[in-house]
Amino acid sequence: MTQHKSYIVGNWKMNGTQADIAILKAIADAAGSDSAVDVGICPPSTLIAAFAQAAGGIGIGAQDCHAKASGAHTGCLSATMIKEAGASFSIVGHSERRADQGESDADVAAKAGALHEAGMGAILCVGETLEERDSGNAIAIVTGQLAASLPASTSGDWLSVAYEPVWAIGTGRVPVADDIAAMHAALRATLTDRLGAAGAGVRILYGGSVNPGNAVEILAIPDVGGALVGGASLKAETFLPIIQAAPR
Ligand SMILES: O=C(CO)COP(=O)(O)O
Repeated sequence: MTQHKSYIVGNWKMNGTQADIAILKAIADAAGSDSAVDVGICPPSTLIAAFAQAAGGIGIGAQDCHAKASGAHTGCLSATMIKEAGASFSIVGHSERRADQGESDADVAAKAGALHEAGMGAILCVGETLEERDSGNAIAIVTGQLAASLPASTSGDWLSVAYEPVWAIGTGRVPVADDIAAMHAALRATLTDRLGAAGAGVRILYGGSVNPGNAVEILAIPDVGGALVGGASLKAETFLPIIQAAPR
């Protein structure tokens, strides 16, 4: 496996107003010049431009983009639009969008392809529900989801994957380390199967209830290349210790 810098990304979801630029600045002041870790924040789209201005060394990303370049899609934003606003990457396929907006694996693959086309990065999210975990088939389900959500592409440098068990998001529950390791190993095998050597360089992040108290343990699990952090990324006091917990 190609060794990469850790990648710690905050997903602010539907949180944040202009007043919260102070939080970004506090994070950028403390961690923006940390050359050992890549740090990103995905604010709501309304804040991408302002955050990009104040980002320091922090990468600013979007939380979603449309698969098409333009057209009659009320309320949507294309990859080139979020890029123009200042985003260098976007999350795609978050379980909240798969559930709330009914996004399919094919939709997610098209969105990831649009980001690649626009010269941007993508963090492609996959993960099982509690029912799927309890069925004993989580690995087959999640690797299948990844295989179906990957766009046709031969390079991997623009892509990251986030394994986010749906039942671990916002619940304070986290899989045991062995289960995270087993899932990441299976996702790695899917990536190398599909992308060849490039698949070895794709960072696989873990997401779901990462906090300052569990970050050291989670980030030390084999082939966990970083974290996608929700609630704990909303405040510098809780996000900075997670960045500091990244292996270096
Ligand atoms: O969904 C997540 C990040 O995308 C995880 O959210 P929490 O860290 O709040 O559990």
